[in-house]
Amino acid sequence: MSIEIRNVRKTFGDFVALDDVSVSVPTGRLTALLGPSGGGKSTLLRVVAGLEVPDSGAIEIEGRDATNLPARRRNVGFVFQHYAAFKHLSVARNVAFGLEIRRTPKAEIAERVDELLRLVHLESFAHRLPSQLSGGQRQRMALARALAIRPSVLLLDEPFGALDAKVRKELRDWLRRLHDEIPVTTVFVTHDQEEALEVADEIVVVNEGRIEQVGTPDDLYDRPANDFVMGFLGPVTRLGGVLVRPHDVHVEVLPGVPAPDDAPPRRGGPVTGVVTRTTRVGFEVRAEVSAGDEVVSVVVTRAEARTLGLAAGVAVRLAPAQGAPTAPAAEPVAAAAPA
Ligand SMILES: Nc1ncnc2c1ncn2[C@@H]1O[C@H](COP(=O)(O)OP(=O)(O)OP(=O)(O)O)[C@@H](O)[C@H]1O
Repeated sequence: MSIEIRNVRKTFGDFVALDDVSVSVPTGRLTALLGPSGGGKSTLLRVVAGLEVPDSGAIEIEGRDATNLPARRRNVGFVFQHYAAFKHLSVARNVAFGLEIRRTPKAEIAERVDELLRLVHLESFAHRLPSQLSGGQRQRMALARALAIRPSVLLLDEPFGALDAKVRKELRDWLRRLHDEIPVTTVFVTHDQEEALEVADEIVVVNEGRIEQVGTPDDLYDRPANDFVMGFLGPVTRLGGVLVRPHDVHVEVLPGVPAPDDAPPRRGGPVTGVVTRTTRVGFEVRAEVSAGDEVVSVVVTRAEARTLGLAAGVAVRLAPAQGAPTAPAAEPVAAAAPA
């Protein structure tokens, strides 16, 4: 393992930002720290970088205890959301900076800077000033600068957070390809589940100062550890007291409106109800179904909706599709609660 975080606790006054956090980051992989704002992702990254001192616990980088090492001796590259470039230095000099202060020979610096600028596709921008770059180009320069010192780990704190959606998406694809080319152990912070699912080899879900789950994107999506992880990775709906994804609901159309059922619904369904509304969004049809005291959201394809004859007023029986992930909903269905 490249980074071992052991029992790290970090408080700011009375506030517990990290509560006994332990996690291992594998070598050569792209790991995402994913979670809601304020959950502790940046604090965890800063503790690894040595920019924040934990109250207790230990950090090991590449088998070496780094807990008491200053940031500059940890051999980490760091990129922030708002990258602070040296405004009066050219792009090439910004990239060279870390090597210059390490007194690397001039010829070696020139060669390395050329190589890095090629890697981040900025070779024709070497002599510009940072202010003459777009936001996306500036973040690529920041990455080149962080990589210049050949760090053993690269730490990225919402590196594309300040960019518009289109550039963000381009840079995310680019980061994935860059990492395939030079597989430096990389940890990046994001609150965007799509970004994490798309880019990361491994995802660490951080919430309220604790780790909720660690796994591959498939692990998290197919086997969420709890309702928080399930809900954070995409839309969920309640069905018979459990959470299920709206597109994982199996819909059966009933011939008539069923008589009200006095028996408590079985946990996890099936439930019967009536479609109250359908909305077409692109190739999907979303339906709302009123089923007892639950309103269940269902998503089907247009073709399925047509075949089923799904429309307002139609009676349906709903259940989670076979094998679909579910998680217990926060509070039990009133009717199914134990007496
Ligand atoms: N220097 C500090 N002093 C006091 N509180 C802090 C400090 N740094 C962080 N915090 C608090 O610690 C909590 C975790 O912050 P952190 O930045 O790690 O969260 P995050 O998950 O990265 O969220 P975001 O995506 O919004 O940056 C927040 O409630 C924040 O206000």
